[in-house]
Amino acid sequence: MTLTAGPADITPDLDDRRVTAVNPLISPALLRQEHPMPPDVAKTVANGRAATADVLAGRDDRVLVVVGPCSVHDPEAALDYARKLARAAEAVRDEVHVVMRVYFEKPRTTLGWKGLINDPDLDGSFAVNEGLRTARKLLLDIGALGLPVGCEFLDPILPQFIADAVSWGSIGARTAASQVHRQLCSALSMPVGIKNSTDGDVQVAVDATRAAAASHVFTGITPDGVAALLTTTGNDDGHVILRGSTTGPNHDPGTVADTLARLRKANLPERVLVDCSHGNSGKDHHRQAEVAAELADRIADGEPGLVGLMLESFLVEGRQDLVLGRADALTYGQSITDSCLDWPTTETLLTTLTTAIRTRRRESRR
Ligand SMILES: O=C[C@H](O)[C@H](O)COP(=O)(O)O
Ligand SMILES: C=C(OP(=O)(O)O)C(=O)O
Repeated sequence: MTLTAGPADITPDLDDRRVTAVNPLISPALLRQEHPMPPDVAKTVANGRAATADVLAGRDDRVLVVVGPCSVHDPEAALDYARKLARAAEAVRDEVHVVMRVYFEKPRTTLGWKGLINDPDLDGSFAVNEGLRTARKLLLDIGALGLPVGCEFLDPILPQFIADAVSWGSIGARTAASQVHRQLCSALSMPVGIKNSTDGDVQVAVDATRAAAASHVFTGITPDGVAALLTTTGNDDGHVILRGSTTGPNHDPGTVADTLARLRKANLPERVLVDCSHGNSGKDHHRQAEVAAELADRIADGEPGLVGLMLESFLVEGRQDLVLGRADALTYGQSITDSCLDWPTTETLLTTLTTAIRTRRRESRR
């Protein structure tokens, strides 16, 4: 496509010079009509949000664990995983508040598959309306198991389609500095964790948490999909997630203490979640388990402000490469983005965390 203006006597065509197709998007209201929120799932979502906020605020002395696949590419495998996790969550419920990581949007460093909503058929056909339907149905199916879910919010239009089914949200390392995402956070109905940047800047997450706690006026969409001006209250359940960086981990006690000091200075609640994956594991799932075990020890010792952790886990350990259009060649239950812990290791880590909380309770009574 040429971008030159053309001959001087012809009025240049200025609009949409780089847009090659415009297709209809279903509205959030239509999707919610097709997949309405059942009352029992609404209770799971609301209880999940309240329990998450309570753990973050220290009103509930359990540990928050956000655990699940790096990304959902196969709803059947995700539901299979959810059934196992729901049983495990019930078994550890007195010590661990489990939220299933159900990530549909993947922020890429450069290029790559952008998640189930963007390309549900894993073939570059970008059937977004189908992706939204599949995503919402899966969230409701998981909610029906009594399991609260967590999602990363990347596209600022998409929360209207699914956010009512979500108990915990995240803003990723690549968007923590974005005003658009901070404003979005200020509107979200659930607690939201915000990550340090990929180069390790923690202050950006502290600044984002502060910005998200404030009221904003910004553009969004209504349930009918019409552009609107939204006025928000601000999200006071925001928190920082330490995820390590391209140069190494940042889950050490020194960085946690430094982050708490930054939060104190910003007049924000002193609490952090640690992501055991990404820069904290060097994307090695074996290392993830080591980080989680180390954190369990520190939680047992009563380290202040350490309210929870994130794990990337699926049915089968590791990861595999997706060849677009060859979803049939994929191993069932294995990640196509970052490498994940397998289910048995995940279950063991949840048990380790129950022991940590029991120890902390015992020690605090002495
Ligand atoms: O969590 C997933 C990835 O770390 C994130 O989406 C970036 O992935 P990429 O660097 O492979 O693009
Ligand atoms: C993209 C993710 O993490 P981060 O933003 O920390 O890279 C993720 O958790 O899927």
